[in-house]
Amino acid sequence: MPVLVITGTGTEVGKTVTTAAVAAAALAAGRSVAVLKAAQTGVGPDERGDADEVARLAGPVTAGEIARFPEPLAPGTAARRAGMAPVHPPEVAERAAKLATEHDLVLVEGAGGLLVRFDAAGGTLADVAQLLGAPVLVVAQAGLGTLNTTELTARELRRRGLESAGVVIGSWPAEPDLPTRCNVADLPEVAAAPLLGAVPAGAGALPPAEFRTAAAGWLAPRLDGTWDAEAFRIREAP
Ligand SMILES: Nc1ncnc2c1ncn2[C@@H]1O[C@H](COP(=O)(O)OP(=O)(O)OP(=O)(O)O)[C@@H](O)[C@H]1O
Ligand SMILES: C[C@H](N)[C@H](N)CCCCCC(=O)O
Ligand SMILES: [Mg+2]
Repeated sequence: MPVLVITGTGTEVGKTVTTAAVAAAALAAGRSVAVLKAAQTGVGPDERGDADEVARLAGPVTAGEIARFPEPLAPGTAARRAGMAPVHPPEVAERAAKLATEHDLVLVEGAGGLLVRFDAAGGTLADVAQLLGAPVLVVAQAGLGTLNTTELTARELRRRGLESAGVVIGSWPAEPDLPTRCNVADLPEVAAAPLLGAVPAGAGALPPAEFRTAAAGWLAPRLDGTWDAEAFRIREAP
């Protein structure tokens, strides 16, 4: 099933911008793409959510979200406080599986990190990935502190028997400091998964046409500079 679940080492790490980069690279490679934000918090009914932001940056994708809650909190907390029905992992998985019958690639973005709760029962994005049997891409921060959160995330994926697709640095600074430079070697070690790319800081503010042209180059470039689509599992499962 061509579903890639996109999580992060936390919130505000660049998951949405990375999702947009993967979507843009897939579109440029001629694939049809759907983007599903499992639960959107912190935006009002008329505001742009993460899936809309991906469409703005990447181009013509099918953009959807299961539910949105006004307060900028974990989805389970935001749903409870709003008196609204929470999102449960099976409905995210069902929606993603349906989109997968109609698209070459489905990108499912969580909210915050892997274990952020969607509902009172403690359902998370990890449960969604398990229900789908889908690989999980981890978006990591660039600098000091990322080794711990990346390893914790990778260990939890392994503990659950989930496949890690790899790690992408969500916001690579123009002038990387010493820990940031060292992390390029250390992140794949602690994640026990490949480093698949780094999205430059400020990429989300690029004009969309520039973003789309550059995106593939930020992700798992091959030696010839083309995008390594295989690394992102842009293919049918056997
Ligand atoms: N590479 C980047 N270029 C430009 N802006 C970025 C980049 N990475 C992150 N940002 C900015 O940092 C903020 C958080 O990024 P983003 O929305 O991608 O976080 P997230 O990990 O998707 O968080 P959430 O848990 O809310 O979904 C946004 O305001 C975004 O514009
Ligand atoms: C509002 C924010 N931007 C995200 N959508 C939700 C992040 C929840 C993080 C919860 C936590 O890990 O403490
Ligand atoms: Mg996001």
